[in-house]
Amino acid sequence: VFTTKRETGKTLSGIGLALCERLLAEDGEIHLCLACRNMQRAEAAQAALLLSHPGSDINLLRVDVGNIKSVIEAAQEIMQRYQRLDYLYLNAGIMPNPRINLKAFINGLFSSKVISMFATGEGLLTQEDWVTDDGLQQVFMTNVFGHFLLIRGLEPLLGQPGCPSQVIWTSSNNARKSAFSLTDYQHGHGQESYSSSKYATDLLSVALNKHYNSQGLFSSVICPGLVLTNLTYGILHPFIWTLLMPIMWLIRVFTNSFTLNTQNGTEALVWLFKQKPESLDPLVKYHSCTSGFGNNYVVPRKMDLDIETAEAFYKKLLELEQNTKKNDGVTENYR
Ligand SMILES: NC(=O)C1=CN([C@@H]2O[C@H](COP(=O)(O)OP(=O)(O)OC[C@H]3O[C@@H](n4cnc5c(N)ncnc54)[C@H](OP(=O)(O)O)[C@@H]3O)[C@@H](O)[C@H]2O)C=CC1
Ligand SMILES: CC(C)=CCC[C@@H](C)[C@H]1CC[C@H]2C3=C(CC[C@]12C)[C@@]1(C)CCC(=O)[C@@H](C)[C@@H]1CC3
Repeated sequence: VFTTKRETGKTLSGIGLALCERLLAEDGEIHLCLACRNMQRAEAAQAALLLSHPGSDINLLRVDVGNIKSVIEAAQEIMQRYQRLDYLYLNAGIMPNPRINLKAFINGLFSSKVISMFATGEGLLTQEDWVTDDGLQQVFMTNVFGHFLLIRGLEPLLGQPGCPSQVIWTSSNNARKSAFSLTDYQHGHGQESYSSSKYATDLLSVALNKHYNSQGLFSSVICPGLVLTNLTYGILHPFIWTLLMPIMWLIRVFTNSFTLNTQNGTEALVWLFKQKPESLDPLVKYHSCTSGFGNNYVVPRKMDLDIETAEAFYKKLLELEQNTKKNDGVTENYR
């Protein structure tokens, strides 16, 4: 979703749709642009938003962040439509074919790390990944590189004299240093592509701040907490989640990261909308939290990363971007 005086660039349901609802409630004057891969779903989201906020300015744009050509074309289209972007919410994300490691879950239940296990899902999930037509790992392309190419394509609209822009990534508690490796940054050789991609997001945000703050572009990462959406319905059937609800309300007393619904999950995204970007700490992730009584708040937590790794990763992305340009964005294997 993007906004000029507020807009963001991705989802149509889940956290993305709830975010749009809340942004429109915060500021009826914003110009929203929903950048989505499925126009039917996008139109449905637009209609729902117009129903609750009649007369608001909500535009649609087709983009598949899993496809290089589509991202480049979308960036060109945005350049034609807008003079500047105040907010770029990078929310699209996938976790394909997740599997729960039952043994790790049961062991975790009886360990001292049980609370952190529920908060982060660390070590509990594996995913399948595949290679796209562009020759890149799908999860990396969708969760990280597609967004990076979009930012690069939109550079002239992001951060103009006296008017800073915010790039806001939906990262995760599940981002894990040990799942990420600079030598396999696309995670072609492991089974934790989601964890790896979210760690990559955190690194990239840090590097973007280093390179772009001086020209008025500020990047932040948030974690929405555990939210029941299509993404988590891929892990367990919605009916099972409903059965687990009383247990999850109980767990919420011990870990504030079980936000559970999309309204709660967007707390940090909306909070960032209201902050002066210059006042934000680039090394912090902003977490949406919900207390046992159902109150929402935002907690900043330092990220487990170092600036040297962020810089090295950024260089690798620039090289990859160069390769995609050389090869006209398609069919070559760039890894
Ligand atoms: N739910 C959770 O517990 C958590 C979620 N997150 C993150 O929050 C973000 C939103 O996820 P959530 O709302 O939960 O899940 P959803 O599956 O509901 O939303 C994901 C959105 O991303 C869009 N998307 C996926 N692939 C592409 C693509 N190639 N091009 C364009 N759009 C795409 C989907 O579009 P379409 O509608 O067409 O499928 C969908 O709207 C993700 O980045 C996720 O990793 C982080 C932590 C926890
Ligand atoms: C809640 C109970 C009793 C059982 C569910 C067990 C797991 C399926 C569940 C526990 C912690 C969850 C979790 C996520 C997925 C589902 C769990 C592993 C995420 C990894 C989903 C995506 C994210 O980005 C993370 C923030 C979530 C962290 C917690």
